[in-house]
Amino acid sequence: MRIEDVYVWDINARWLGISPLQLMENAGAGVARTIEERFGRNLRIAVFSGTGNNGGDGFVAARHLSFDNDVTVFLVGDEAKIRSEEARHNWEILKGLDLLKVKVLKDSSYVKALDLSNFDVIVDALLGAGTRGEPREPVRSAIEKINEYAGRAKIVSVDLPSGYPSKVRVRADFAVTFQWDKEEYKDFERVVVKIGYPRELHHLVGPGDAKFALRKGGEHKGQNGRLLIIGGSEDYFGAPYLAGKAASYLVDLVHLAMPEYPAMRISDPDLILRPFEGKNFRKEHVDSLLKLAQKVDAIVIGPGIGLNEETKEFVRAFVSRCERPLVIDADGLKAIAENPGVLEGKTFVLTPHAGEFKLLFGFKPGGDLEGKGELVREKAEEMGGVILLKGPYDIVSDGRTWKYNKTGNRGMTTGGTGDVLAGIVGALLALGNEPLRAASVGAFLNGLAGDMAKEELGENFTALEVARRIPRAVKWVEEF
Ligand SMILES: NC(=O)C1=CN([C@@H]2O[C@H](COP(=O)(O)OP(=O)(O)OC[C@H]3O[C@@H](n4cnc5c(N)ncnc54)[C@H](O)[C@@H]3O)[C@@H](O)[C@H]2O)[C@H](O)CC1
Ligand SMILES: [K+]
Repeated sequence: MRIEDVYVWDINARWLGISPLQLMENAGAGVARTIEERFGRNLRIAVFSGTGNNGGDGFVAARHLSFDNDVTVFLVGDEAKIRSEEARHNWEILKGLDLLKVKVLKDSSYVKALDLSNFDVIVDALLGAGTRGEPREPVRSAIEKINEYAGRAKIVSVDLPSGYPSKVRVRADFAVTFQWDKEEYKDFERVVVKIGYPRELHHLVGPGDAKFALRKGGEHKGQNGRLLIIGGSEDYFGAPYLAGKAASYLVDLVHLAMPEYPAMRISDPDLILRPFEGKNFRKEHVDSLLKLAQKVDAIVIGPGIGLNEETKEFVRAFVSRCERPLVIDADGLKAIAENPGVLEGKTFVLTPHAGEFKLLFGFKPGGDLEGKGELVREKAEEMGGVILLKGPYDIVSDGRTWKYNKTGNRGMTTGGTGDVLAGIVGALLALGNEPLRAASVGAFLNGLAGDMAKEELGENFTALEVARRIPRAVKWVEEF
């Protein structure tokens, strides 16, 4: 578990209705419980809190501990700087209690004057996961003050020793950290307490994942993505168009490569049309498409591409030589099912519905949610890529873990929503997301846009109306 994942989980928990106040209560209660389990009761306890949520956990722990112990809380810093609603709420509770002592240490001179020799236990809730850089005053002096008593009093840190990873840090006997043992936290003893996340959070895709996937810059490539969509045939032009339209809301450039016969039917200034001679894709087109592929960050292949023998050969030849991350959808999947070996060593997302899954693997996926999740995981591991199984709950796996998405509604059984999904997943890949995140967040956004369509229009909407609501779905995620 990484700190980044904690951020995602907290947002997804909030989406499930688990408030930050509940998490803080459980965190603080867990600290208090651990202390009493180790050291007993009737203790003299000093709690040092900072102005962030780590300090808020300290306020809660102080209240729980006060029932059977003599507790003094030292707020280190300016009361007005207690930032979050939850920390402030718990601070106000403490201020209203008469049998618990509260002292505000506004600057380092107050801290330096402290005598802590009467305390059996010191709780360090100065700085937690929100620490930026070396500890600054007055927190720094408080860390040094606490360390003067190392060996004399028991020192228990909330989440991590304040100051960590800097050298100026609390010399704690141990830290009580929350829900998971974080990989980043090294060289101090940790006791993990659970704070109330349900099992779902291991697997559920939510706005936390989506916020990460839509972040501009940072870990991403910097540019806002270029995508190539390869699809269309004498029979279909709408499918690749829908994929392209959907993607055009998310990335800077969408190249739409189609045989010229269906391409004639499309005019849309949001897309760069790349017509190829004839009615269907054939092997002769592979070289020029591979050249085009070099100009983009990701590729979607398959929507409306048809099932001509020569087209299926084209799909396999292109995929086997393509070096960009790929989304393979619809008829593209059928071509691949005949020779999955072409995926060897590729980075890809397959987006089958139950029927296409059967074509690929010989059986229809069944069982309960966990059973299906495990099944998709096994198949993804065998294939060496990501599988997104579409259904009332979409299931996504990269062969290691599996995720599920529950946005979306019955109205989305209308033709073309799968093409919209393929376009969104391709766009998220082009933005630099790893395939598991691109696929799972793609399913989430597609379903969310569909839910927005349903809210406005009822259940009789079309795929284009889902695509048109992608900007609103993105805005909702950003504002959540
Ligand atoms: N899901 C969870 O794991 C939960 C964790 N909780 C606790 O929340 C903290 C993280 O809280 P946050 O408010 O983000 O940050 P901090 O309290 O660590 O610090 C922010 C605070 O400190 C100031 N600050 C930052 N760096 C420095 C510095 N170098 N020197 C001095 N001051 C600094 C900053 O200005 C802020 O005011 C996590 O550790 C858990 O303890 C939740 O309670 C439950 C959910
Ligand atoms: K701490």
